[in-house]
Amino acid sequence: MEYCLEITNLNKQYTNFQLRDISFNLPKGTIMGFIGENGAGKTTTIKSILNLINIDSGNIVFDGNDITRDMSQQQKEAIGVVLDESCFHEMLRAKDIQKIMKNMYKNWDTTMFESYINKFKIPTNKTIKEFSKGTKVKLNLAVALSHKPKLLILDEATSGLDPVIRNQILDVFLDFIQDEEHTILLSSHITTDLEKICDYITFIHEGQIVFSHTKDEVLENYGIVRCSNSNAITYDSSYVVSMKKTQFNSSILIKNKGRFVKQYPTSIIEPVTLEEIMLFHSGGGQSC
Ligand SMILES: Nc1ncnc2c1ncn2[C@@H]1O[C@H](COP(=O)(O)OP(=O)(O)OP(=O)(O)O)[C@@H](O)[C@H]1O
Repeated sequence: MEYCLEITNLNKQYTNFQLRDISFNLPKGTIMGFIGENGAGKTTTIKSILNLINIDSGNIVFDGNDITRDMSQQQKEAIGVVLDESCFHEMLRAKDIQKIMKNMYKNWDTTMFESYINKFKIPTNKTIKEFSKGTKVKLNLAVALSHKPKLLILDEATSGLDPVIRNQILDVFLDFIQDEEHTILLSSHITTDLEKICDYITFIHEGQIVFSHTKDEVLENYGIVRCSNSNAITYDSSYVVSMKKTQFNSSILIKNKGRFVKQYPTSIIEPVTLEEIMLFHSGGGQSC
């Protein structure tokens, strides 16, 4: 398999937080959802990839080349970035941005930018200050796509947008990866969006990777067992990720669902969503 991004043993220490041995690989031509609760370390990981912060140790390879701590201009241009805040001066208009970007990026595609401006209905005569949040995100996305990156990285870019705009943007992501040279890393709290479009899911919790697998593997591997509290304690603890108890009943997030079913054939296992996996891991249940 060819990888767009390979991250190995990335470490970064802040006073009250540590990214610990972050490792995951992002296959070319796919979309990876990067999930985790607030403060889990998603932005710190993304900033490390983009060389926006100094890491303590680890290795980052983009498109076969080591970019740990240093990136060429060509490599920077091959990564499109959309953050949750606008990075442009509020008094600029879309047409001003077009002029600036044309000089900044070798591969800037004027026609592509104009087609996104039309598609996203971005006003050309208004300043960014007058844009809604959704329009600002769409402008950032139009810019990121118009310098023709190989990798698009989005950090919580679609949070706070309504479902109509989010769906429109998800369609653009799906179009983008039609070309198998294009890849997306997408951090988002909106796990239902990720379930719709992602091929891979990487889950970070308290600065460590819990898993990085295909979405189908994740949804196949986990399940929720609902049972009485007395039954709950009979299950082999190696399956139990986390448990929520009421006075009489328990809900248990279990892993290795295939083996669990063989060992406990009469148990009823409900399918799980990415949101439930996150909630159970992130304190929504009692960890086991
Ligand atoms: N420059 C910094 N100095 C010290 N601590 C920092 C710094 N930047 C981030 N942190 C801490 O690192 C932790 C992880 O933050 P990060 O922004 O990576 O999380 P996140 O998963 O992106 O969260 P969110 O979903 O809220 O954006 C947090 O506890 C944050 O306070």
